[in-house]
Amino acid sequence: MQVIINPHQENWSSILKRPAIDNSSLQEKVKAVLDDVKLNGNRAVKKYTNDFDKVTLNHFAVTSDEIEEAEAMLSDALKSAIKQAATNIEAFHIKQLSPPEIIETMPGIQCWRKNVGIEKVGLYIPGGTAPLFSTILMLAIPAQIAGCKEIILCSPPSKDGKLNPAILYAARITGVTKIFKIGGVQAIAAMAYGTETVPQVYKIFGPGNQYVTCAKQMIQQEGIAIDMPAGPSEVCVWADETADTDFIAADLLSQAEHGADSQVLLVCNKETIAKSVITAIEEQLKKLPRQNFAIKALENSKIIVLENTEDAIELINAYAPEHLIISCKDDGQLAERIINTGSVFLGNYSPESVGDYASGTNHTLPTNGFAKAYSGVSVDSFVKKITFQKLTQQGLQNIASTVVAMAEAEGLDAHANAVKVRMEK
Ligand SMILES: NC(=O)c1ccc[n+]([C@@H]2O[C@H](COP(=O)([O-])OP(=O)(O)OC[C@H]3O[C@@H](n4cnc5c(N)ncnc54)[C@H](O)[C@@H]3O)[C@@H](O)[C@H]2O)c1
Ligand SMILES: N[C@H](CO)Cc1c[nH]c[nH+]1
Ligand SMILES: [Zn+2]
Repeated sequence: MQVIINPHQENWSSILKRPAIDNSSLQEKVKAVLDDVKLNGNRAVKKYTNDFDKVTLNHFAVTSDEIEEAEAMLSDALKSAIKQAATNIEAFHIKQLSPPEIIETMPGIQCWRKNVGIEKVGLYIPGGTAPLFSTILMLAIPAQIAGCKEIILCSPPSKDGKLNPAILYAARITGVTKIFKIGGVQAIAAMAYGTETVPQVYKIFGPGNQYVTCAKQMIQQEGIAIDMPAGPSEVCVWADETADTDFIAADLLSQAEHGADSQVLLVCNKETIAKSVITAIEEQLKKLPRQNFAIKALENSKIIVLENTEDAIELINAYAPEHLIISCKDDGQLAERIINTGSVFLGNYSPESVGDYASGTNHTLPTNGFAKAYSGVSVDSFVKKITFQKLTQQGLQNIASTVVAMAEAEGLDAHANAVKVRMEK
């Protein structure tokens, strides 16, 4: 990890760059797959599953026998861990739905807003290098709470043509209605356009690698909604001398192990912290089975020493990390100053892994600086908010002159007339 000490502000944007992706050839590649699936349905899905996942499948839908078989294969300990996580995630998300409240804006004018679950949603569960079954809890639980009727799920098959049993178990307990063994761009295309077996959905959720993220952004241009661009995982740890450098190293490695394209950042106020974290990373890396991914990700990662707290706040807000861990003395006060991030973890005992799995918050979060404008997934992401109004005759009378004046000033006489005709009768 490169250590940069008190960088000048004019260099921040180049220091904070995410790992570069060659978007031009990526978009071409992704478009070819999207177009093929749109035109040829299952036949194209089969071809790309063969090409990219190295398995030939004639049927993509998971059967109920496969789900039962998967459940029997899981240990009781893992099943109860998944259930505990699901309970916490449900408890946190259920409070996000507020019942409709009728507001009387003027006498006789009542307005209200109702949440309606998006009828058909598609969940993408990454599985290229790790079966991220925890992501099912993060997506299907809020979808259920929102009242979505059809919740379909796609995830890449392994070379033996199966999905990880924990994926099937998590999907079953969270009410997913159909599961398909399809990954990558072909999965996004199948859910966006529909195929002979995969139903078309109205909104697609879930993180994924650069191909998946690019496909989601491209189908969005065709009118299918997406949650957000959630790409390679990232974490920023902000630490002072009260932090434990072994904990910092472990937190940085926890996201670096996701993939070579992940990025982690340490912002600290002393060079000694940087040195000690590097030593701890070297020690911990040796024991990690996914050290190859982590080593690559660390090559794209930085340690920035900033002695001035105001500078640190400004830099973190400019970077807009997916996750921010604040291991500083005044964590609560400092957290108040953070305006651009997906999710914040305060103090020495809040590792990001707990949010990834089980504390209750959602782990599908905006990466790549999108936290400047996007929020993470929540129940809100799965609902449309429909507004309603009902006016009495007196209510219309009370607002008539306002609407007529505005409509006439816009030169829209028919608008004005829709009010006048009622007043004159
Ligand atoms: N931001 C978040 O909330 C969040 C949450 C979890 C995971 N993630 C990220 O999701 C990503 C998961 O990536 P992954 O690769 O393990 O799984 P993935 O399921 O996203 O991608 C695997 C698929 O990519 C496709 N693919 C592979 N090589 C290809 C190629 N050369 N051309 C076209 N398609 C190709 C294949 O079809 C394969 O099925 C990681 O980067 C991780 O950091 C992000
Ligand atoms: N850290 C990921 C989000 O960036 C989520 C995840 C799933 N499993 C482990 N981690
Ligand atoms: Zn993670």
